[in-house]
Amino acid sequence: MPGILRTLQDMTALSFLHEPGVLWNLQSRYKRGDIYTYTGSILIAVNPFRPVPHLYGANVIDQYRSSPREQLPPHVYATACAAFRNMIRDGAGQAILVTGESGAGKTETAKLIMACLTHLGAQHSSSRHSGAGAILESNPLLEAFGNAKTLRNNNSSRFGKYVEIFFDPAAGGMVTGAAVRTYLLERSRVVAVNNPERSFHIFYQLVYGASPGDRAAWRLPESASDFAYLARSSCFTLPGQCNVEEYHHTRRAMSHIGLSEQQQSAVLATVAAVLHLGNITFTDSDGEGAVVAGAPGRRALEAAAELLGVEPEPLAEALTTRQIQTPEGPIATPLSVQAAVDARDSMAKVVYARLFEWLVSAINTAVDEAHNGTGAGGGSSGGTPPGRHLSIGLLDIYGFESFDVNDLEQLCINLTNEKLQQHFNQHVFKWEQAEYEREGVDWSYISFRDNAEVLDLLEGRMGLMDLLDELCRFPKASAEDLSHKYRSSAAVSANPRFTKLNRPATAFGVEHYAGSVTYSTQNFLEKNRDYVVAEHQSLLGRSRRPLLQELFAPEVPAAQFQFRSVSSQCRRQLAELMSALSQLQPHYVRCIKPNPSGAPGEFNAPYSLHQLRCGGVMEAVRIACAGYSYRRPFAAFLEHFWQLCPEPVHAQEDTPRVGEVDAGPQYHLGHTKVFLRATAAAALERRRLAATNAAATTIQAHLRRHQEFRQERAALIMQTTWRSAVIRREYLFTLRYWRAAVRIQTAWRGYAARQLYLQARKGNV
Ligand SMILES: Nc1ncnc2c1ncn2[C@@H]1O[C@H](COP(=O)(O)OP(=O)(O)OP(=O)(O)O)[C@@H](O)[C@H]1O
Repeated sequence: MPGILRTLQDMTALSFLHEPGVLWNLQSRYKRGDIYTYTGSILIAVNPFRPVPHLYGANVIDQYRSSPREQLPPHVYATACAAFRNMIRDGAGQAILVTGESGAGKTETAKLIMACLTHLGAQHSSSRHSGAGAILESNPLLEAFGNAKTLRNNNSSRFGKYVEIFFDPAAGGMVTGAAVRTYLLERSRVVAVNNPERSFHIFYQLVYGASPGDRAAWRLPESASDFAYLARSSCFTLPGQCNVEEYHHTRRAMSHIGLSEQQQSAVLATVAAVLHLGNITFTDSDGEGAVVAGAPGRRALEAAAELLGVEPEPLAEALTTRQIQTPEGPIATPLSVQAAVDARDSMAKVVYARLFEWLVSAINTAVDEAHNGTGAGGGSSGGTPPGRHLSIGLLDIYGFESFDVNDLEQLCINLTNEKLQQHFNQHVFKWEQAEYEREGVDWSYISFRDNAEVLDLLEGRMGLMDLLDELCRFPKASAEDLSHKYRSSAAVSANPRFTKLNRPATAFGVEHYAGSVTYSTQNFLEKNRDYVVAEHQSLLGRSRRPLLQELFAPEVPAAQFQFRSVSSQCRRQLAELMSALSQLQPHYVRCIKPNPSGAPGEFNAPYSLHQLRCGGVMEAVRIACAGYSYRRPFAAFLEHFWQLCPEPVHAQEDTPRVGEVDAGPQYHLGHTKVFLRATAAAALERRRLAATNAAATTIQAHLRRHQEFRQERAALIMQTTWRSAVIRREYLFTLRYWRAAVRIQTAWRGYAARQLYLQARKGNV
C-alpha cells in the first residue's frame, strides 16, 4: 500500500512526522536511488556503496549554484551552495557539520563539499590553485597516516578533522586561504591492532612499497609479519588496493605539499623506526629489572636507534630505567619487563602522534604557500587571512561509538558527540521556534530534553574526566581504584546518567543521548597519561636527525610541569571547537550507513533507524512532534476530515486537491496538536481560497465545540488516518513489534469503520 504514497524531499513536509514516516520515506527514496533527503535544514545522506558519478561534477555544482534549493532534488552540493550563499548574503561565517557512524560516508561527503566550495570560490579567482585545492590534494597524505582498516570501514579515518576555507566576500567569494585542524588521532592503534583490522595504511605501504635502496637504509624486512606491531593482525592487504601503488600515491602527495626528497625520507625513516621499536623485546636480568632480550631484540634496538638518530645504549637505558630524584641527586632505577614494554609502546605512540601533527603543520604551510605564492611558509596555524575574510568550516568527525567493551577513546568520542548533539538540539530547537513564530502558532509550552546532565557527568567539575585526571597523578593507582572513585564520588554516583555495574569491578555505564554504553576503566589510566617520559623527551630531543629534534624540541619550562592528559586535551580541543562553531551559522549533514556489510542498494531498517536516533534526526523529529506533529496542507486536511464536520461543507468541489497548494495562513486547534497549514498558492483563485478557509473554520468550530474531538482524542484520530496507519504498521512489522502492529491495524480498521459511519451519517443529514 505505501507504494501509492508520494515520498518527500523534505521530511518536515511529511504529514506523518514520526519515526515510521521518516524511515519509510528514506527507505523508499534510497531504493529509487535518491540518496539525499532533507529534514528541514538538515541533509540526510544515505551511503550508496556504489559509484554514482552522474550525481557529481562541475556541471551539477553549477546547476545547484544558480537554482533555489526547492527547485532541484536534495543534494550535498545544495548544502554547500547554501552555506556559500548565506556567507555572501549575511556576511557571516558558516559551518557544515558532517557526522555519522564509521563507514557512513562522512569523509567522501566532506570531500564532495570541499570540491564544491573550491569550485564556487574559484569562479571568482584568476587562479584555480587555491589553498582549499591544496588541502584536497593533501587528502591522500592524511589518509595514509591517519586512516586504517577497521571492522566497519576499510578506509576508516582514525582522527577528527576540521577544515576551514576562507573567502573574500568583497571579491564575490574568492577563496583566500584554508587551514586544517585534526583531533584525537587514535594513537593506540600503532601498538595494538586485532584481526581483521589493520594499523595505519602507511606502515604497509612502507614495508611493501619502498625502493630497494630505501629498504636497505630503513632495514625493512620482506613481510609486514616480521614487525611485531603489525603481526598482531594477519591482514596486510586490502581488497582492490595495492600497497605499492598507494605508497607512490602517498609520496606524490608529500611532493604536492612541498616536502623535499630529504624531508620525505626523514618522515618515512621515522615511520620505520616506530616499527623497529615494536620489535625490541625484554627479559628479566636475574631479578635486576628488564634488559633487551637476545640477538633479535638487539638488532631491533640498533635499527630503531639508527633511524631515530640516537645511540643504542642510551635508547635501551631510556626504555628500561627511570630516573628518580633523591637528595643525593638523580638515580636510575630499573623497570620491570612489563614496565619496559609499556615504556617502549609509549615512545612508539608519541613519536607517531608527533609525526602526524608535524605533517598536518606541513600541510597548512603548503596551503598558505599555495595561496600566497610566497614560498615563505605560513607556520602551523594555517595562517588565517585578515579580518574581513569569512570562513566556511567543515567538520568531519567520528560518530557515536558503542562496542562490547568501550575504552577511553570511546569516552572522548562520545563526549564529542554529546557536545555536537547539544549544539544541534539548540539549533534545531531555534529553527523550529522560528517556523512557529513565522506561522503565528503558540510555542510557549514546548520543551526539549537537553543533555546537560550527561555532559555534567562526563566533563563537569568532579565528573568522570576530572576524577580520571586526578587519579592519573598517582603512578600506582589501578583500574579498580578508578572504578571505586567513580562509585564513591557523590557528584558521579548521584548523576542519573551514571550506572553502577557490579561485574566486572572495572565496568560502569553511561546513559548517552544515543543509548547506554558500558565502559571499562581497565586501560583508562594508562591511556590517559599523555606526557612524554622525561628520559624519552631528552634523548630524542638530542637526536642527530633534524626532524626528530623538531618533534621533540624542549618544551617551555612552564609546560613541563603542567599535567597533560588525553581527556584534558580532548576537553580543551572541544571547547575551542565549540567556541569556533558558536560564531558560525550551522548546516548539518547526517550520513547514514544503510546496512552493516556495505552492500549497495540494501536498506536495513532497524540498523538505519538506530543511526537516525544516534544522529539526532529523531530528536529533531521529536522536537517537531513536541509541538504540532501532524502537518498537512489545508486542502489535504479537508479531504480527510470533512466527515467530522456536522454540517455539509458547502464548497466541496471548490476544495483544492492535494499538491495544488503549498503555502499560506495556517490554523491550529488550541492544544489538539493538529497543525493545519491552510494553504494558498499564489496561483489559486481567491474564491477557492475563501471556500477552503470557510470549510476550515467550520471544522475548527466543530472540533472546539464537541468534547469528543478535543485535544488528545482529536489528535489520536487524526494520527491514525489511513495513510499514517499503513506506514506505521509496515514499520512495526519491519521491527518485529508484531503485537503493536496488530493493534495499529485494528485501530486503522476502527478508523475505516468510523469513516463509513460518518459517511452514512452525512447521507442522512
Ligand atoms: N557519495 C558516495 N558515493 C559513492 N560511495 C560512497 C559515497 N559515500 C561513501 N561511499 C562509500 O562508502 C565508503 C565509506 O565512506 P567513508 O570512508 O567516507 O566513511 P566515513 O563515515 O568517513 O567512515 P570513518 O568514520 O570510518 O572514517 C567509501 O569508501 C565509499 O566506498
